Amino acid sequence: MSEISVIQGDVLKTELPYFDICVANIPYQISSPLTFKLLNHQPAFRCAIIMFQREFAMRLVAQPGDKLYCRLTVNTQLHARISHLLKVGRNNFRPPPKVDSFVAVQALKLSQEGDSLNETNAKVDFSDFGDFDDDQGMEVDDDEMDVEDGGADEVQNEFKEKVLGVLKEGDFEEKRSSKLTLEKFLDLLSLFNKAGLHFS
Ligand SMILES: C[S@@+](CC[C@H](N)C(=O)[O-])C[C@H]1O[C@@H](n2cnc3c(N)ncnc32)[C@H](O)[C@@H]1O
Repeated sequence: MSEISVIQGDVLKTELPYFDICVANIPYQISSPLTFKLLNHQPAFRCAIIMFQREFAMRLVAQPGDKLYCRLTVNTQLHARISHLLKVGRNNFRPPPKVDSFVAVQALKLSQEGDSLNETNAKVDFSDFGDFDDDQGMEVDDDEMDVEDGGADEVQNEFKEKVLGVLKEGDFEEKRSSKLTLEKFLDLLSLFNKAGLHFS
């Protein structure tokens, strides 16, 4: 005999129990926070089947160099293998919404590749999960690292030198983040960690 527990509440605020499989038809405005919440959930789940707005779903499977390749793509693909199960056109709904949808599968990678991820602190970045449109901005110009008062602060300069040193060491100075593969991101993260720079 199977047992069913029903938990009523805001999925973003509710502490989720262990689960194996997630199947969800979600309001699209929680796509990013829910995805990151699921990917950071411990113990890890096995598989999630979720319907997303088409544009969001395309970002999840984008490849280096694609226009849609972004922070969301990298953070998600570091932890999960993602594929599109089926397209759900707007005309399947009455009244038709303005957007098309995709049902996507996220299968966690951790069992196969957990060791390589554990060597670095490649935790899913929660810092920009609100609106996935914002995830496009991956490139960081040198100027953005300057402090507002003209960059005179010694600590800031020291930090900047350290970051640039890491980029130089790994031959990343001229590389564009929008074209880096996951392996290259992990190499870079590993170099930052070795230099004592950790991200959470
Ligand atoms: C796209 S509808 C899907 C409804 C139903 N599950 C189905 O498949 O027909 C999304 C549902 O999620 C609910 N919802 C919205 N935000 C939520 C949140 N933060 N936590 C839990 N449920 C939420 C909405 O009230 C709505 O019923």
